[in-house]
Amino acid sequence: MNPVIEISRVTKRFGSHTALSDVSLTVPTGTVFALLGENGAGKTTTIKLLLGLEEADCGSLRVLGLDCRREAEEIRRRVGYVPEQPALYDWMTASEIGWFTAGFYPEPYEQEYRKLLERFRVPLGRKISQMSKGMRAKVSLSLSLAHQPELLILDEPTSGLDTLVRREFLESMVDIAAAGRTVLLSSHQIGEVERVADIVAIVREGELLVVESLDTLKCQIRELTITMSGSRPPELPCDTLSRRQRGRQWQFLVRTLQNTDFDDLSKQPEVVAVETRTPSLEEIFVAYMQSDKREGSNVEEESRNYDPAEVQP
Ligand SMILES: Nc1ncnc2c1ncn2[C@@H]1O[C@H](COP(=O)(O)OP(=O)(O)OP(=O)(O)O)[C@@H](O)[C@H]1O
Repeated sequence: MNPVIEISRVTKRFGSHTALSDVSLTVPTGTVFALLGENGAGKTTTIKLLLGLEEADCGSLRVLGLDCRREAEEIRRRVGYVPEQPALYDWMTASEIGWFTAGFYPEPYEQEYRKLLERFRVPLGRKISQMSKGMRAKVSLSLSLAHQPELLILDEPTSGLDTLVRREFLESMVDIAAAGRTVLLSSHQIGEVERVADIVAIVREGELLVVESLDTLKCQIRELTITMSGSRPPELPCDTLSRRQRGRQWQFLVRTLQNTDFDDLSKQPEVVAVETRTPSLEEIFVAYMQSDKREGSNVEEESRNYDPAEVQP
């Protein structure tokens, strides 16, 4: 099956600032794909390029097989999009805004929209101006889902929402993917993403550092805590993402640790104990954010401040 999104070698500059640099990725059908990055990483720019709201300086982007530059209108018709700050007509009621938007889509848009509002328990007669932030977000999600898009794009969908609304949002994303549709989600709420994402891409300052299925990422990357008898650091037989020292104890995030590596490590003369565990996505994210180079690099200098205790959910 063709990927829903194909981004190939895309660079986007705003004046002298490079917002995206040589980014390539594909999003398979039926997945929840999370784009993770800190403020200004290039997440919204990626989304705008996909929707044809901005143009890339070089490279190509395709959504549902359509070219994002030449066929943007068709893309916007077929995709559901919830922007970071949804613009809704404040003076309309939930019902009126559905009726108005239904004019742009084939039937049964309005019927589907009302079903979604009912599911999210949004009163049809309530004016947008009189709604809470969470209720507005639910209206916005319902508006973008009512034409049953093959792809739903959400830019920071849960920022500013309370826990229960966030949970409801995330659950609906999982439902969408389970129904064979695709969700692209931009976020810096890493803990939430971990609960729903199938694939994660980590972007830093316009560069794609890693794109991997969450399961693979969590299988490949391990946290090692090594206690030494002396002051020398242990010799690691695998790629190091980050390292940190507390007295004679060393903590590493490592990639591709084999059982034999683990045994070899335990046999090193000054190694007293080796413990291993699966890090959280947040810990992996922090390690990548503090890393110096691209995927697989050994980044000892940059990652000294990394403290897993600080990022435990
Ligand atoms: N229209 C624009 N003109 C100039 N610079 C821009 C423009 N849009 C984005 N940028 C810059 O490009 C970079 C990427 O911005 P972008 O909005 O894509 O980041 P983001 O990852 O979505 O951040 P956030 O999480 O804060 O929304 C930032 O440095 C931003 O200032």
